Amino acid sequence: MTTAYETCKSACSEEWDAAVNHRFNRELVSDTLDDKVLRKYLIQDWQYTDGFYSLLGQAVASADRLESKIRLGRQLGFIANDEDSYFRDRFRQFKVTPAELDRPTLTPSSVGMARLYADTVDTRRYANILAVLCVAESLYLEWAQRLTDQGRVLPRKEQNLGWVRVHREAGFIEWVDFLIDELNRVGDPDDHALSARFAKATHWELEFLNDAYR
Ligand SMILES: Cc1ncc(C[n+]2csc(CCO)c2C)c(N)n1
Repeated sequence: MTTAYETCKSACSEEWDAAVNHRFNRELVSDTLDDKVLRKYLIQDWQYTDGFYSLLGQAVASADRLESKIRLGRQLGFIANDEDSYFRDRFRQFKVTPAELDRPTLTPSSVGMARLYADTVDTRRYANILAVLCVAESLYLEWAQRLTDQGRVLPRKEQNLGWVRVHREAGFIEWVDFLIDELNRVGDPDDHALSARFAKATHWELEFLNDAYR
């Protein structure tokens, strides 16, 4: 049987592949990414992280069973530690001022993504939340695995290597597996609104990468 995750992904495969193989990811892995582009990306990504925490919090609230809530809650604690230190280190390295971090002008994709996340939280529906979480996380695992040839070709610069590490360590792989299993457990492969939400999240992911160069 075709799973909800497979149905969702094949419905938006063009934009999905464009995001995975995006110039930003390729340049990051080959250490040719302009730090100015990474700096701009991370300032916007910090704003994005705000909505991501809300989405994950709503996932805890909406999940249909305790063991899922515990796994989701563990991830909240994890990103508040590990992810946070990557961002703090970069903001120090790139001399990002508190004023730049506090309410920067949002790019169109940041606005689009924030609206999608807020709307998804408002549905209070676990399957909807999982569709959006799956895009955010499995798309990142996919580029980090594919573009590094499963970790055989890694960048050297700490700012690039650190970002790859976050997205292909063992804990992250297990987390993405969990999200996909959950989506397949509670999501209906014939739910067109679900695959439309998944496609919208993929669209904004692609635009998010494009906006770092604009
Ligand atoms: C636009 C955008 N999409 C996905 C990710 C991957 N990701 C989503 S949430 C999270 C943990 C909290 O930062 C990570 C690593 C990202 N960083 N930025």
